[in-house]
Amino acid sequence: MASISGISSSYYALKLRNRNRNRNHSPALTNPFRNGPELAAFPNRPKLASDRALSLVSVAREVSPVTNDGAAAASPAAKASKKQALEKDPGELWKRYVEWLYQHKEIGMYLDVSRVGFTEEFVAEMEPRFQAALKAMEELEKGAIANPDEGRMVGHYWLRDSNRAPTTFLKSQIDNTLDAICSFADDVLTGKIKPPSSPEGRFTQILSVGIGGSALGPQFVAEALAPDNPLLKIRFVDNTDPAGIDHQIAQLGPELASTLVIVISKSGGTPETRNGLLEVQKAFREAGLDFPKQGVAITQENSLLDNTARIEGWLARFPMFDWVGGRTSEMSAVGLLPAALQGIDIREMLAGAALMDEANRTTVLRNNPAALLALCWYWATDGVGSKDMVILPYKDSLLLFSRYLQQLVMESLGKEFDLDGNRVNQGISVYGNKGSTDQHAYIQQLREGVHNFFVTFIEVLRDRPPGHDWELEPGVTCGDYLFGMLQGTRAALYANERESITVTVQEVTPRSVGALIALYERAVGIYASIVNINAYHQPGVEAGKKAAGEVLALQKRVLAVLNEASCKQPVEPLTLEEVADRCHAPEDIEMIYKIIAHMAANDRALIAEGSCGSPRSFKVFLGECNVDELYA
Ligand SMILES: O=P(O)(O)OC[C@H]1O[C@H](O)[C@H](O)[C@@H](O)[C@@H]1O
Repeated sequence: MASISGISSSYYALKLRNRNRNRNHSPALTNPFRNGPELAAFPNRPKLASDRALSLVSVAREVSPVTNDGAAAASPAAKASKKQALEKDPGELWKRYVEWLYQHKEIGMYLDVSRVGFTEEFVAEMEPRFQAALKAMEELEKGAIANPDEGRMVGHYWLRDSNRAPTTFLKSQIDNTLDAICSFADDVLTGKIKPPSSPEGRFTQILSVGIGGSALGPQFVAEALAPDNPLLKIRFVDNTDPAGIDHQIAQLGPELASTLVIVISKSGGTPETRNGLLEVQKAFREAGLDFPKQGVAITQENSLLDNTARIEGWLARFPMFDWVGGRTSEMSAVGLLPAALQGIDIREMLAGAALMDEANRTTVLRNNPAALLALCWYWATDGVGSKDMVILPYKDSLLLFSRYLQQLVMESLGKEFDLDGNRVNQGISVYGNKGSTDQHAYIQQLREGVHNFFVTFIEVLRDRPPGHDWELEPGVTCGDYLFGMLQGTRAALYANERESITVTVQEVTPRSVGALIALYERAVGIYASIVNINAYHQPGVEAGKKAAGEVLALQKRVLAVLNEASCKQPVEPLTLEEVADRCHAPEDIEMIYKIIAHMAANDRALIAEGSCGSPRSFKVFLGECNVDELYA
């Protein structure tokens, strides 16, 4: 049973005080910003929710019949079910808060689901499905083929507790990789491994090349946990945008000579990552640097990237395992190596994740934080993604959490078919940046506009390291404002029947960040099980990749046609229709137009007549005739 024992008494004392003040409508609390400049500037601003504390409303829904078909349980019949408004007085709300509050003492984390309006009846009806999902999770952890389409095990939970790996071979792979990461990072940090031609005599920068799951975790963790002035500062190339890559390389400047380049790709064949690597290698060549002496690969054994790194003799290679998905790879070499190189305590990250995993193994729903999250998601979105998940960490260092969760949640849950082949078009959209910044951007719509979301506040109790705090006005610190903004927004949203979850951590530490990641990984797995979908594949991603390949193939044909016409004497500029006909692709004329417009914008095609703005009239040719290509 969730309890509040052990929670800092001052934290609760403060909350109680606030509640009582709200009850009395004390001006001191009906607007905590009364001394701030903003109130003076905007005397007519809407009152905070605390003004309405006596009439907080929660909407209770009738639960739809439980079926074996996950998505069917949230069918239109369920959505159309009668909604009943329950008046709640602050006392009742407090009771609900205390009754449902989850606490993990060792991690220093609390989960408050009291502002999500699920009823006891709903919980009781969902119970069998949760039990089935938790059982499925148990099987998954034992090594079941939990990703049936790809015939794969799903083993990211073993990464933080290798004793749970289903074979001793897998256990030793995990342990050996972790040891190798720690010792490599130590050697780099102590200068034992150094770049061949840097004046500093040690690595000073990391350039991480990777995309999707091979970038988002490392980016989130770097932003959350890297020290202010790490020995090695990390940058990312996470796209095939040439200007973006140039920008990173330009910022490195002469420090390219002391840059450790980590190329991360599970498959080892992702085009954007390959392009990033080729661009970085070109920069190394131009600077007269020996890339392999500064290159590290993290990829599956025998992938294209692995073979390239092996043949070229790169500085190091670390394995990615078949049974770890990209979006759940933060605790593999993908996340751990960059983190360790920045001086982040990766064993603490793993410990936090392991503690959270352990907590999530209980079959008592209200004591299982991941199940509680999944329950709230199901309630808030009717089990069909009818509402978006807005993630609002009130802490700058957690800015990238929503971006990280966007992939974890949307790539896992956004599926066309369920496990029985029914078309379900599942998913939950995720967005958010940070509070209170977002309060000055889109919270207006959340409070008053279209009601298509639920919020998750991420609260961090420790404002800044001890010894640095000061009162910027009597009795009030900068962090008190951040706290007030969070609490005010939570209350204001609830007063307008907008549901919210609050995840509270004591501090942003490797342990709490590891636990946060583990919490959401498990919640996604449980939720997927409940709505009967495969969380561990991503068939939809292939369509876009295939279409991109077709565009590039068409571009090659366009180039060949233009080249042939440009090699004629005199040069024969072609209309769009002529190019399309000669490519034998008249149906692709729009795409051919776009290809030519893109080439023209990059000086790779010349417009002889007209302009790209009037596609029907322009004529195009290539600036140069490539005879070799013509006769190739
Ligand atoms: O790590 P990689 O194999 O390069 O894959 C990078 C990304 O590629 C695809 O877009 C997948 O949908 C992602 O899940 C993956 O994280």
